[in-house]
Amino acid sequence: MSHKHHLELTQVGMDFPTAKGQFNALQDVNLRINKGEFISLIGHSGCGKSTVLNIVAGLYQATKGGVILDNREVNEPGPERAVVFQNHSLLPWLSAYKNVELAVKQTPNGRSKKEIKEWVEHNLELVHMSHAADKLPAEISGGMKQRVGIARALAMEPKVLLMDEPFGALDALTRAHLQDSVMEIHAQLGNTVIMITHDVDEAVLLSDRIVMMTNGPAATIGEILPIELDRPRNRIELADNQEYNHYRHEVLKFLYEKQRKVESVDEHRKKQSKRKSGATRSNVA
Ligand SMILES: Nc1ncnc2c1ncn2[C@@H]1O[C@H](COP(=O)(O)OP(=O)(O)OP(=O)(O)O)[C@@H](O)[C@H]1O
Repeated sequence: MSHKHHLELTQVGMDFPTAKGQFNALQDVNLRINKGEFISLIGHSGCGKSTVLNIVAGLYQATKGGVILDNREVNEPGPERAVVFQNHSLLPWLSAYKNVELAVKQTPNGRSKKEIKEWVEHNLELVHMSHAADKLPAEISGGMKQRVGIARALAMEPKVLLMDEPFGALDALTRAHLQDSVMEIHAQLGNTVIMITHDVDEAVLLSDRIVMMTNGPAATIGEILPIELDRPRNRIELADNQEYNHYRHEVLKFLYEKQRKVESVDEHRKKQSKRKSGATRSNVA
């Protein structure tokens, strides 16, 4: 038994059954994450980021290898791994307060009624949502709903917070505010976080390490970039910071130079097959 790593993905592989046979989405994904680390997963669309996250969440079972959290194998969802999706999944008939309260009540915690109330209020405060605690999801903005979703996940006191493009659907300003809140909360609570993002700046600003994935099929980890910028991080100050821009450049290089080649081969194939089917169609016509 080793206590060295908090969260370990070992030789994770994933095959999906499809109409055309097995589709090998992931192959040999190896990652060791320390407690309190903030990890971003970045890669082109369809490379397998959500699949990795779903396997860690226990929503998918890897077809090869596996995940170990604090020396226990992950093979089903559990309250120690909370997930925040892009499209906030609040229950529409419950207020912001009640949505968070429900999650707290579903998590074994031995709190009294009074303690539950205080805990729910505390978590709404963390995401600056106390003022709208009694509002229904339909009465608040997308960014506010996302805040409640994060409060709900945090209130479960997960060891690991899993976020699948949590700010993807938000406008730039709301997104910046929420990123700042998440950084503050992470500094305060020290949870382990795995976040999927398509946004290079977001990845550099928030992460301790950026895990860059190769294109699928058989996607895997291409490179891991440690981000050694001091915390707290300030987006305005970092805009002129050389180190920050270097990291940004490294990620862009990976995505648009190193991984582009594979894409253009794919694109080439697609074009070829389109041309062929086009020719067939015109022949038929
Ligand atoms: N249930 C499934 N059945 C068959 N194929 C699947 C299934 N889920 C995902 N895939 C395939 O596995 C690959 C990885 O999908 P995944 O959703 O993990 O990618 P992603 O990197 O999260 O994409 P995006 O950035 O667009 O959200 C894709 O080719 C996808 O079509």
